Amino acid sequence: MKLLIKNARIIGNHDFPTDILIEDSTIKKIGMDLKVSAEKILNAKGKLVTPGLIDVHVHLREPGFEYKETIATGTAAAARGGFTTICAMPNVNPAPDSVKKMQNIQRLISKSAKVKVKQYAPITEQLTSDRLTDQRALVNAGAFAFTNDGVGVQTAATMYLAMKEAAKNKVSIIAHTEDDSLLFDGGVMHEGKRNKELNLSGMSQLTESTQIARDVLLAEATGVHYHICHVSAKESVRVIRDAKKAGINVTAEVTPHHLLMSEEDILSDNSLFKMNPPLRSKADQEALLEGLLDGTIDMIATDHAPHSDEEKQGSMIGSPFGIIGSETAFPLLYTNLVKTRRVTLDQLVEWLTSKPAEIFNMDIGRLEVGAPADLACFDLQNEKVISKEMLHSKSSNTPFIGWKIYGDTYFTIVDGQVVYQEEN
Ligand SMILES: NC(=O)N[C@@H](CC(=O)O)C(=O)O
Ligand SMILES: [Zn+2]
Repeated sequence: MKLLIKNARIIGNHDFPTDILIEDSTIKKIGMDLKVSAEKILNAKGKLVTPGLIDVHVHLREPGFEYKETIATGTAAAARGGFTTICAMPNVNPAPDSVKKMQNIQRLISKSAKVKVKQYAPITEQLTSDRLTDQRALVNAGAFAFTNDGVGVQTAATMYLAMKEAAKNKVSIIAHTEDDSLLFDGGVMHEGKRNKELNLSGMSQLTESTQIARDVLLAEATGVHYHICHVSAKESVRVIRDAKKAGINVTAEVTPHHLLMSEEDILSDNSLFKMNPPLRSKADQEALLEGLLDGTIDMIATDHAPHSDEEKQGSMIGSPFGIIGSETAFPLLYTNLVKTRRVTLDQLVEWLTSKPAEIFNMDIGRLEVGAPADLACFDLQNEKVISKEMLHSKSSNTPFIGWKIYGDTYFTIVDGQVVYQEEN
């Protein structure tokens, strides 16, 4: 099966329309005006074609919470957003903390995933205990890396022993950093200016930054690759910057919402603005972009966290943390960071493709002859407005509804197969 993409704009060659020939699941030729026949032709005139996007932080909710999202709907949302490889968090029910449970998830993925899915396993049994999972056995059963995302590892000794074991097994530890002992009164949003005005309980940045400080020292002592989820505070950025300077093997991600919003965007007590970590101050928001630009933060990940309408209506009090992000990440970032000239298009694409691929040793994320035919195509010219109706996720919990965007997805290809195409 041959598929030919005509007249695309590609990174590194913005000015000359480029053709891409895909044969079976591989990129076979890249060049101007390729004279080849193909069973299927996609016209990408005036549109940007990139390597398929990679998202190392997604919640698919299956098994256990299928009313929020399933592997089928979550991967359809990923495809809708131009993502061809996503890494699924283990905070499902049951969490894949044994070989049997991991094999079950792998079976569900191979049955219904529309894009490539890598599955994380928990660091500790049930995500909250201090009993380490059997890393070697879980890796053999398909675990991609280890994380308790959703909760922080509270005990230093537990994290230390998990890192030591991970270093031995040559796998990464991915951390949601949050020290619960510093959450004095629960907390539904950033402890700063806005939570006081809205009379809502705050979550101090210390919960995140102090645990990062602990963990980078543990990472140094064990030599593990330690990756930090959804960095949100300027103090965290500083600690990571210093750790990198000291030669520690630490990497970090930031979400689109932490890059594009701050507590000042929260005008009322609205659960669509409730996520963990919370939107912090304007100064934090600026520090995150600075961190990305100077290489302290390595990549962008969405933290796609679907919850039902019933759960996410009304007040932040009592509603779950999290917002969806797969389908809006690229256009929001393109519109608000690239079009405003704060970052270049090449940088944005790197943070969503080659950077995560390189850091997690995935042989994807490049548009080259011989590479897997995982591609995304974006329409940078036409404006749209984000609406509930355009989303393929089962949930629609996002505070970005109503935002104007450029750069919506035109098509997405995984292993040479079209998995999403905009309807005309
Ligand atoms: N980010 C969130 O606010 N929620 C995530 C958990 C997580 O990523 O920490 C979820 O699972 O809903
Ligand atoms: Zn998290």
